[in-house]
Amino acid sequence: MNRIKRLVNTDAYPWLRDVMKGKWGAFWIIAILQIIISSSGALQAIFSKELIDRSIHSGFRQGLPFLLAFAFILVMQIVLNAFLSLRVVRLRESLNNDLQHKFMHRLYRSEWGAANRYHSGNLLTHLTSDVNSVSETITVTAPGVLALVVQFATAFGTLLFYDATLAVFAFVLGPVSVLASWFIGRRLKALQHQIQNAEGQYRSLLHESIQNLMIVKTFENEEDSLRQIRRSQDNRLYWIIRRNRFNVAADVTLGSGYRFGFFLAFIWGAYRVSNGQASFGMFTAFLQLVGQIQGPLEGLSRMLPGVFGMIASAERLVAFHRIKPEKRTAAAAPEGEAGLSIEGAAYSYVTGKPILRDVNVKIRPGELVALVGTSGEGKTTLLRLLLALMEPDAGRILLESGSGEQRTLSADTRAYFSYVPQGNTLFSGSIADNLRIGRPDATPEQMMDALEAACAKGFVERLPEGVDTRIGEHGSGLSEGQAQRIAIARALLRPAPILLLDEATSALDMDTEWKVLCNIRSLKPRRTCIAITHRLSVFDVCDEIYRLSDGRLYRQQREDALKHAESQAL
Ligand SMILES: Nc1ncnc2c1ncn2[C@@H]1O[C@H](COP(=O)(O)OP(=O)(O)OP(=O)(O)O)[C@@H](O)[C@H]1O
Repeated sequence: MNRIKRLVNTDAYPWLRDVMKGKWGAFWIIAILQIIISSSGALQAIFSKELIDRSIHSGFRQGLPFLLAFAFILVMQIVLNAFLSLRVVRLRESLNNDLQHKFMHRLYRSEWGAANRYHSGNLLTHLTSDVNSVSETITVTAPGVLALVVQFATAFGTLLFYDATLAVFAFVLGPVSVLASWFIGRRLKALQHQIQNAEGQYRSLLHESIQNLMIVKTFENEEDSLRQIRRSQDNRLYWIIRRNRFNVAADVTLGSGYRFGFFLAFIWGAYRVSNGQASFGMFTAFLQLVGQIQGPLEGLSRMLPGVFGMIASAERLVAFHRIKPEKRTAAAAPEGEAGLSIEGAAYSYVTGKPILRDVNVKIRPGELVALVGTSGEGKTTLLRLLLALMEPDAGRILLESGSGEQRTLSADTRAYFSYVPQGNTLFSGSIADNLRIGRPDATPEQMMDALEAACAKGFVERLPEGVDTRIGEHGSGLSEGQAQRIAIARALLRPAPILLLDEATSALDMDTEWKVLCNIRSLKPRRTCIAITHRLSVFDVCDEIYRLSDGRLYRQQREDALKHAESQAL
């Protein structure tokens, strides 16, 4: 009983109702078309009976109207089926788009830390397999179930009218099989969860292997990687085969029941014809009607497992949609310069293992600050707090406008920041497309100014199509240093008063790095800039140097910072 309750009380239903908002009209058109098509079978049986019986007893002419009616139904079925498939594809694809859009919207609006825990392969499985399973079931299976119920009722009613014993014969196996398939479906739902998990792991592995193709090749890791892929495939195959075996066993059991029922009905009908209790027309109508009673029952018991598979997929999507959303209010467009005040900020990714313990600092508007520290001390973590990708566990971080007004950091204050992360973060597309991520309405002049400030104008102009030159995934087609300068130009284009650079000049030669930093210093209006760096050359340009050590920030004199950096280098 509890198990059935668990099946019925799933969170998937309210979520599905929400998904279907505004789509019920399209759903009911499909359901009504399906219902008309499938219940027209009972009329076909009646017309064929009349056609045969009247032709035998009174000549073919007498049966002609029924022949025409029979033909009309056939034509109607063809036309409605064509219309149905147009409607089904339209609703299914629009549901797919909506679900995927909703998913991406949630991904973008969720707390970064929580969403980041999902592997990209798993997210892709949610976006493809799970979404497809839900939209396919809603557009094909659910109206199909309704149509089968109506088909069953009309066929059963008609058969009851003609021959009550036969109707009971045809019906008797039905409820047993539907009940059996309910339990089969429950088991299938568990298997479906396993398959989707295995699918997620497999996609993650493929995704990562393709992303790191160069590493696999240069470390001659191909054989190992292929073995890993094979293991993951085997795991997926194992669950698919288990589900399939279960499906086949269920099909055989249920199918034999139906065929046996049909066989009994056939014998009964033949017996009635032989002793004159039924006409030939009646016999053909019997066989059609029995098929139309058992067909829906068989169809229902085959469809129910699919419905349970869909519920498993919907539950996975619901779980994703439960990720905590970011708090947002109306974002205010940044005006003028801005500084920062960090007061006792602490953060740990894992409880009890603090990365930042007690960070205190005041950064004045327009200051250029170097942030140094041993690798893994938490410098990037501090930038993530500034970008409100994560909230501090303790303390507070305030944004201070030039006029002294303070705002606590949140997703809304992200508008005040521009960021150049570590690594190559360019998108495939043209250089201009990448620059416009910083400012969608950027004019060609603004783009050129930003490229110039990032010391990228020269090489971009030498490219065959200038800013319209297309680059591949992760900036392929550009050198690391060139990609870094495009990423800096993208950040400079963004009209934000605070610039965060996370080792953004690490691939540049000293001269170019120096020029880029001087250009940033002389920007009008002034930008506040925090530059994480391991490079000594940055120290000469910046106003302050802070060292992050043991979860705390310490102000350093340039000489001490240089001495420290040199001793580390030795
Ligand atoms: N998403 C995460 N989940 C759990 N731990 C993390 C996560 N990101 C970083 N860490 C841990 O937090 C610590 C600080 O990482 P962070 O990237 O902030 O260091 P960093 O000072 O910027 O290092 P580097 O100079 O090497 O870039 C590291 O020990 C790292 O293992």
